[in-house]
Amino acid sequence: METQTAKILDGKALSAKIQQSLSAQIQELQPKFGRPPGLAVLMVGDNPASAAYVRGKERACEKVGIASFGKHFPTQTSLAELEDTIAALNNDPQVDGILVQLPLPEHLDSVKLLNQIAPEKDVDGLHPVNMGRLVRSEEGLRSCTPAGVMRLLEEYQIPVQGKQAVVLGRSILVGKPLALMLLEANATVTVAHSRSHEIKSITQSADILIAAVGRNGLVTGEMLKPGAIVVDVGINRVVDASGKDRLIGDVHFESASKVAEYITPVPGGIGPMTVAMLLQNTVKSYLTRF
Ligand SMILES: Nc1nc(=O)c2c([nH]1)NC[C@@H]1CN(c3ccc(C(=O)N[C@@H](CCC(=O)O)C(=O)O)cc3)C=[N+]21
Repeated sequence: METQTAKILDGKALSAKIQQSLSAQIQELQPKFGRPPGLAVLMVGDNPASAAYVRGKERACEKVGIASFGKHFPTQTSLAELEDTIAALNNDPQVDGILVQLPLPEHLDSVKLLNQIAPEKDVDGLHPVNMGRLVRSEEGLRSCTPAGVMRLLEEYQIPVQGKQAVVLGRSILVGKPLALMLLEANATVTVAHSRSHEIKSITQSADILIAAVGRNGLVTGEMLKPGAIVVDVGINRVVDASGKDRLIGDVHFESASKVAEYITPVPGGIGPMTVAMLLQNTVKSYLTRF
């Protein structure tokens, strides 16, 4: 039997292209504005995965000419101290974006902390004001991972209007905002999750399937409609047979790529798009300040 292979939605390449264009824009604006865009990244504790993401974000900032103000706090830091830090950053004229790396240590209430960020500096788009703007289709800062998914679909001119889009997962960070963005783009949206019945019949109805549950290899080829567009948001760290750390998505790539028309790889898919959207949000916020 002939086996088809899906085309790749190359998030890494698109992220590089977006970063290049941001870099050019910053070079042009910085002399006029008298300072570069600034991003503050707050990290609490020493989760190695978080530390790696934060380093990635800081490297990307440096590459495009965004000043990054990394603040690293010990695990035991109090909510009050972090609130004071955020208040100072809210008032700091050098800072256009503030990001609190998640997850936080258990004793800290992430909702309370995220609510302290000034909505116009909330480059993660997680503040209730920005979430509310998304619900109302108003202009605002959009959360980075779902925005990255939409931008990648756009780049490859994947039609969304009128299509059946299925989002697996309902997190605040990805599933919920992504469902709203797809709705805004006129898709017919279904959100399925851990309590959903008949998941397979739901996924088989999807013209566009987005997996954002955090379970490696959950979505296999037999769960897909032939010719589907498959977007894998999962980032699951596993240790392979040789003891090496590896990233695996929520989609079983090998079987899925025999059925799908387009598929995102992990790594090299939505991860780099998330970083690109973070930088883009920071520049967007910078532009509104002058
Ligand atoms: N407030 C907050 N905002 C976030 O946006 C946020 C967060 N907290 N906590 C954790 C998750 C995870 N996340 C990723 C970003 C980039 C890659 C990325 O660039 N991944 C590369 C590979 C990187 C590697 O090899 O480790 C790729 O998929 O190709 C992955 C994951 C942002 N998150």
